[in-house]
Amino acid sequence: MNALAATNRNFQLAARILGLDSKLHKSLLIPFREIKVECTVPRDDGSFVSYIGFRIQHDNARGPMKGGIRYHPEVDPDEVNALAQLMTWKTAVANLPYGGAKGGIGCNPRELTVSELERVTRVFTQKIHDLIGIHRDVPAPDMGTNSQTMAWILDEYSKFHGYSPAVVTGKPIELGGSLGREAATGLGVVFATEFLLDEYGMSIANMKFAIQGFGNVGSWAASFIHQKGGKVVAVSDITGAVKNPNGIDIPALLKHKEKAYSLKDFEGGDAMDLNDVLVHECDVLIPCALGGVLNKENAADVKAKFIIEAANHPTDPEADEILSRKGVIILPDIYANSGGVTVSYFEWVQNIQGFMWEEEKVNYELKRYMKRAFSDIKAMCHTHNCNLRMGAFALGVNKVARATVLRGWEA
Ligand SMILES: NC(=O)C1=CN([C@@H]2O[C@H](COP(=O)(O)OP(=O)(O)OC[C@H]3O[C@@H](n4cnc5c(N)ncnc54)[C@H](O)[C@@H]3O)[C@@H](O)[C@H]2O)C=CC1
Ligand SMILES: O=C(O)CCC(=O)C(=O)O
Repeated sequence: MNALAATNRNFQLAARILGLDSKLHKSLLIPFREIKVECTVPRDDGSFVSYIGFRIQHDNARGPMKGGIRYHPEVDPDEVNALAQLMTWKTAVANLPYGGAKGGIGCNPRELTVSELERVTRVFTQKIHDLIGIHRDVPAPDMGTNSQTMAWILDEYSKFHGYSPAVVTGKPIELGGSLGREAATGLGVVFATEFLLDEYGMSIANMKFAIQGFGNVGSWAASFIHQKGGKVVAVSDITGAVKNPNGIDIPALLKHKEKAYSLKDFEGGDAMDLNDVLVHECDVLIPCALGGVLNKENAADVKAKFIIEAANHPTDPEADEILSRKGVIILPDIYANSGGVTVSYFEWVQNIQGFMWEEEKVNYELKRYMKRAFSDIKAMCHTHNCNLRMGAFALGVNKVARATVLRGWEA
């Protein structure tokens, strides 16, 4: 199922649980603004290339819109729309004073040089600079982008509006980035996993994990799991996958990736097929790459008892039903990966205050926010007798609906 249809479906189920009236329901679904721009840039060899860039601003009832910018060949408007909507519910679940947005450029960053990536980013920023802003819409990294991308956006935006570090988060520390932001999504995933396992009298130590994706989120999640005594028995990235029933040496894998820029040819385990990671024998599966990877083709073969959705919308609704019939417990994306946007919020607050927090404070506050959101979701599940995904959606949608009504925006 397409990402937008899947996200709309989850929203509609939550709206029904909450008994939202149909006008409010419709107004919450329609994005505030959809931006589509052409980014034409010279390549290093002098030829020109054009990409389409999107920024979908979904909702701003609870505050400035917030969400990452993705560089990936499969970026399309429906997917960005779905991701923007997910940001609206995610910021509400985490109780951050933000709405939701997401952006993307349909390019393959692996095929572009650093100077080409810089030019694409600067042209994209020139085209959207008057529609983003500290109290309007604050971008951050997502797949295929990083702190350097944010530094270019900050610099280009500042040419038009004066030096404005709070216009993006996930920046380099030297430009006002927050300590702890780079690791935050992975650390948040691990806090969320601990809270969930604790409900079942279990802990990370000695449990077996399979992780799809070894970029920002996957590599930090794997490192924290390893530190806490969990066994990562399978891991993949776009270049390859590796398995080891005794647990992969994650620090060694990180060193290998630093040199080889990929997981391929790592000697601390056996190579395996990329997609087999999702159905590998393990207790906990953590997808940390693309959306829609768990679908009706592979859901029945999943061996994990728990799925922690570190990626955005990794499970499509058909897989959700199959997995739920198998008794698999799914911790949904809009909660499980909210550590990133939570520390982005801390970064924005620090920039506005002109004051820098210690990393210890960042991580302490992150854990506190994640704990509170987990309790709020469980309370929703209890009230509405629903699963964790519906508990999280109902929590997020309800907060945004309340803000919409209070602001007098009901149609
Ligand atoms: N970076 C952040 O702070 C946040 C990211 N997310 C979500 O987490 C997911 C990953 O994001 P990042 O780690 O930032 O991206 P990234 O670009 O740093 O890493 C993505 C990883 O996925 C791998 N990958 C891509 N296709 C694959 C495939 N078919 N099989 C196996 N591996 C594959 C890549 O090789 C890479 O290792 C995305 O869904 C993103 O939306 C969610 C919240 C915050
Ligand atoms: O850090 C942020 O502002 C947004 C992160 C993001 O794009 C996400 O949570 O999916």
